[in-house]
Amino acid sequence: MSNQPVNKQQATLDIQNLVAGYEQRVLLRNLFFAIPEPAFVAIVGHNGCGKTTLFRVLTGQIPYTGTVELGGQDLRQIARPATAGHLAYLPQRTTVGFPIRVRELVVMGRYRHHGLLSAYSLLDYQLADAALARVGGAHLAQRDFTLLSGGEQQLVWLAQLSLQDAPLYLLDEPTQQLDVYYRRRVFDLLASWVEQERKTVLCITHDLDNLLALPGGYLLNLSHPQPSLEPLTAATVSAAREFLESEASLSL
Ligand SMILES: Nc1ncnc2c1ncn2[C@@H]1O[C@H](COP(=O)(O)OP(=O)(O)OP(=O)(O)O)[C@@H](O)[C@H]1O
Repeated sequence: MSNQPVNKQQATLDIQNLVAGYEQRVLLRNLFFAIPEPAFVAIVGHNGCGKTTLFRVLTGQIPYTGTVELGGQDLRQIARPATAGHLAYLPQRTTVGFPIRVRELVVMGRYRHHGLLSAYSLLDYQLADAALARVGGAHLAQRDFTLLSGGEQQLVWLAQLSLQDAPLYLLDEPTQQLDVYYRRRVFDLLASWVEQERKTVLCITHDLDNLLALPGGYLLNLSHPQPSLEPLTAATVSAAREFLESEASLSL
C-alpha cells in the first residue's frame, strides 16, 4: 500500500464496473461513472438503495469488485484515503463523547498539517474562525459542541471539513437536520467549493427542492436500475422526483 501525495490536478473520480454490498446482498451492481472535472454531484435514491454504501467503498471501509480511481490512483493502492488527503468525508451521524469548544473541534480540520492533537498556530485558528463564519456559525465558536442542536453541530462539521483541503468531498445528507435558511446556505457553500476551490463534491441528499437552485453539476440516481451521471437541471431533478415518488420504482 502506498500513500502517494495527492495530485491536485486530477481531482476526479473514475468508477468502472463497481459491484459492492454486504454478504448475500449486492446493492451496487455494475456501476460505471467518471467525473472528468471538479463538479458537484447530487446522489439521490430511496432509503436503503446503497448511497452510503458507495461512500463506504470510496473511504476504503468495505470490499468491492471493479475499479475505482481517485485522482488517477487505484483506490486499492491507497491505505486510508481520508487520512492520506485524497478525500474528506462527512458521515450521516458523528458524535463526540466529551465536552469540547467548537473552535477547538473546527481547527482539527487542519490535522494533516500538524497531527490531530498537536498545537495549532494562530493562522490555524484564523482559518478555523473564517471557516465557521462561512457556514454562518461564527457565533458558536466558544460554545461546547456537545450542547449544540443537531443542526448547529452539522454546521460545525462542515466548517471543520472545509479546512481539510481534499480534492474530493463526500457528504452524507449534510442538510438533514438544518432549517430552510441553512439548507440553502449549505448548498450555496458546496457550490462555492466547486466553483472557487475546484473541489469535487459528492453529496447524498433527499433535498431535491434545493438542488433546483444549484448552478450545475450532475445527478446520480442510485435507485435507477442502471444509474448514470445526468446533468443536474430542473428537468432531470423533476424526472428523478417523479421516478422516486412512483410505487413502481420501489419494486425495481
Ligand atoms: N454492515 C452491514 N451489513 C449488512 N447490511 C447492511 C450493512 N450496512 C448497511 N446495510 C444495509 O444495506 C442497505 C443499504 O444501506 P445504505 O446505508 O447504503 O443505504 P442508503 O441508500 O444510504 O439509505 P438512506 O437514504 O436511508 O441513508 C440497507 O438496507 C442497510 O440496512
